[in-house]
Amino acid sequence: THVLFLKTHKTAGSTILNILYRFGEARNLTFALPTRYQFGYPMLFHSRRVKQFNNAKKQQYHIMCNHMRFFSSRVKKVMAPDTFYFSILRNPVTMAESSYTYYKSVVPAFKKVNSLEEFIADPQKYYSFQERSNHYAKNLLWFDFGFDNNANFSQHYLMAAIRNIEDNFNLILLSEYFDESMILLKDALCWELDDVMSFKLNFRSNDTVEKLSLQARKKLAAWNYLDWQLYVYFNKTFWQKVEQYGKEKMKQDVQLLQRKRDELMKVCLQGSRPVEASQIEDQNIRPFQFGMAKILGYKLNTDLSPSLREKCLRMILPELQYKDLLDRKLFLESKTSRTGTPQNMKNAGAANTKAVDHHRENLGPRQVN
Ligand SMILES: Nc1ncnc2c1ncn2[C@@H]1O[C@H](COP(=O)(O)OS(=O)(=O)O)[C@@H](OP(=O)(O)O)[C@H]1O
Repeated sequence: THVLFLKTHKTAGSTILNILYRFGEARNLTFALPTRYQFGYPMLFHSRRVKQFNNAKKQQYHIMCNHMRFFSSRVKKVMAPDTFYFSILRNPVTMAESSYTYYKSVVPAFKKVNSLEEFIADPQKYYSFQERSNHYAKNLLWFDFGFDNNANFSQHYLMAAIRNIEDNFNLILLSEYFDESMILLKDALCWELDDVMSFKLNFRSNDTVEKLSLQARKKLAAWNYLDWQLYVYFNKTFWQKVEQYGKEKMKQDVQLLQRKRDELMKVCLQGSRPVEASQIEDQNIRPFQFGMAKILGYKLNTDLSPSLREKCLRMILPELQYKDLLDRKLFLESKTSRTGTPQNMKNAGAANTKAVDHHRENLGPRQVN
């Protein structure tokens, strides 16, 4: 198993990350992890951002899956030639709304307005391509794949980018069809259904979702035109893959996945449903809160057997805390036993560190790759 997941932003990537973390951890696979929480994003990927990367370890990692701005030739230096590359796209309109809510306080273009409607009514008034972090406001998918998110559209340019993605990636999934995506992933990797089982992570309560007018939605699609074209293209290839898999088989597999998920939610979760972060006292499982988004989380049932508790805990462990756990397993095990630092003390720092990390990675001085 060699897997590279390009974790694009606001596309259900945290849920997929959790799947990959659990798969790798259960099998003692090796992860190429970032030194902090992202591979130097928004700068282009570089191997020096991989924690303790050295030539001896080169191309032996099983999984790389944290946020990065993709750079094919540099990623290939880290991952083996037989690596399976995949990523996920989302409708750029709903993605823009999610990005606005989440990144409003750190994106210059968003800071200048009171709502996404106001921004999209006259984006040129608020958007400058020269201001750092503005990529969250325009063609974010395009940016994450390593392309110029401010480029002018031409059919030739679009097709060149698509060809580049198809050359590098084995599979492109869609957030809107998450369960179908997981079946395609399982099939491509020859995994079991349980391997792609997940609970939805990093999602907002409805009251922080901005309802957009039809006109705003149309303008957002036009403003994010490069992303829109990408999404349209890979929507087609996605459904071709579903056809090849078999529509009826897909339907049955999705139903089975959903039934199994419902059952596991009943077993693992208090009330079998998500709760607001403020209700989660244990900061080891409280999701990181950022911007105006109210990110929901889960509380575990209290009467779980130790082994079931471990299993359920992994399913709901937010991105940052799980990264810290893997860090400890892969890098700090010997140090930890020497210093005897209590586990919860180290976990307690995770959310704060990410807040700083987020600001630093998004707002720090622009570096040249
Ligand atoms: N399983 C599943 N199916 C469909 N959609 C899902 C799923 N899991 C997460 N989500 C939605 O993905 C959004 C968060 O994406 P990310 O985790 O990639 O965000 S981040 O960039 O890592 O912050 C976030 O979107 P918004 O709620 O619109 O903000 C989640 O609701």
